[in-house]
Amino acid sequence: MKERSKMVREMELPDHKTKIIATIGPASRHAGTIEKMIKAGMSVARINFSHGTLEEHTKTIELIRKTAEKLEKIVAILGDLPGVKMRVGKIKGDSITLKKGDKVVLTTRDVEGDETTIPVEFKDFPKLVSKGDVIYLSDGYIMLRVEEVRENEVECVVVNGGTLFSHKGINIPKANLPIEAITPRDFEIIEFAIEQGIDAIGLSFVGSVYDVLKVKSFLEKKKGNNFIIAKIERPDAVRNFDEILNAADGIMVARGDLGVEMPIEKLPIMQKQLIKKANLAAKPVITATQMLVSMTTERIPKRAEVTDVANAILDGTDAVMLSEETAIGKYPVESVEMMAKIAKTTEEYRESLGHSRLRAWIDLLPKRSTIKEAITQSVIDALCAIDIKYILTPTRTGLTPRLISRFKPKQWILAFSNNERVCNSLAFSYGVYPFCMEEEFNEKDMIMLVKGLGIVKEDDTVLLTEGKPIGKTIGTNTIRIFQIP
Ligand SMILES: Nc1ncnc2c1ncn2[C@@H]1O[C@H](COP(=O)(O)OP(=O)(O)O)[C@@H](O)[C@H]1O
Ligand SMILES: C=C(OP(=O)(O)O)C(=O)O
Ligand SMILES: [K+]
Ligand SMILES: [Mg+2]
Repeated sequence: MKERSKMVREMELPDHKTKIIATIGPASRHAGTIEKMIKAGMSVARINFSHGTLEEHTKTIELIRKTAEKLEKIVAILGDLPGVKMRVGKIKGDSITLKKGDKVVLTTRDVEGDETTIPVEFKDFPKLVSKGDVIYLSDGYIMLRVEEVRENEVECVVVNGGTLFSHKGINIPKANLPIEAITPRDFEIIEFAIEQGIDAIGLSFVGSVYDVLKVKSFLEKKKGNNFIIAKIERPDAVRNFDEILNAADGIMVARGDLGVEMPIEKLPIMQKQLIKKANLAAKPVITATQMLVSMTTERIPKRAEVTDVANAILDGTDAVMLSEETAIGKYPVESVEMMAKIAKTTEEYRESLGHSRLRAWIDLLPKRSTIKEAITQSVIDALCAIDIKYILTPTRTGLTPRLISRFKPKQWILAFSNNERVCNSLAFSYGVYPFCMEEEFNEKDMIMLVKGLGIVKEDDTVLLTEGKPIGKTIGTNTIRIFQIP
């Protein structure tokens, strides 16, 4: 990835600025498929550590890295931790059908599940429920009511039936889980993630800022500098959102679990509120789960799904995410292509639909409270005043391009960093195209690189914003507009 500046081949920027995250699983962990997904616009590959083995994941990571290198593309890897999510165990034949009125026993014994007995992968499970409680299986699609709690099993009656697959999630919305959000197994996986050079870690079921801080201090101890994405998927996290946002590097609106843990009708509003706050804080936000879920089995998505992707983009999401669509679905490549098409088309209309942020959001910024906010305002003023082709942002931490990205300008933000982890973390930010540079680079090197790649042309008007002098922790403090020589 380094030494890009030596390349002479021309390249084109993607035709969509919303970042696409796709989960890699059995349906997609093949070199050919990953290559097609990257070409179709995937900029982050997600590995869900709730499924599969570390051995499988090691191979997948190697495959992603090799393919990205071959295509000379920056593709970040997001490792999503299992967290405290309780799951059912293995089911005989991998699926059973539960019918309304059936009695089922959830057991902590290690058995193969069938229509009468379902194993639960959590020893203390019976302690978390009592008679009359509601238990949801499989993202809320199946509903059970507790009839009797015994020492290592819970007898239930099926209220809403459905098909249950092996290892699906269990939610007990009322349970204030007396267990740590980040489990010992999570910490083992974080160590694995550091060893494997995974760029970002998704923290599942964080409840408070302390969960994020615990991981941060663990990373510090283990000399890991991974980007931390806090997944908002339980009511506590919504309540403590401001603090969590402040401590994390990015946020995921994890609608799968959030839609079971909270009244589902609140999801759309919650999504808008969380996205707006993350945008204002200049931290990338991901909208996740069921975006094109019908594409798991069908080539054409539902109209409502296409509209959901478009609306998340208009809400200001930085990234949209695919889960089973690409992990176990029949059309992993087509799902990415579909998202890219929706993104391209929707982004073109942002301004005419009145969703442009340029003027509207200036008033939301803290009033010239810091140099970086004042510079951001000047950048926006310039973008409104004259025809600027590209925004150039040399960056050490990734903050400068993220400050501009939150306004979702129509120009690409070309970011240059000599830190590979910073480059990869920018794969999460809307409209930012990162370039990994050699150790030392100056303005001439950046311009030569993007000119050589055929991106900028002589006489193009560009805006450059950065923190100067380079190498000092000074923050974004300069803006310059000039024509490419
Ligand atoms: N690495 C994998 N191996 C097997 N199945 C996977 C893998 N990743 C995802 N899946 C499947 O895709 C489904 C949806 O993905 P995701 O939303 O990431 O998982 P979940 O909701 O179970 O945490 C999962 O329930 C699982 O059946
Ligand atoms: C993304 C989510 O988490 P996971 O798929 O790991 O359950 C979610 O709940 O929406
Ligand atoms: K997970
Ligand atoms: Mg979840």
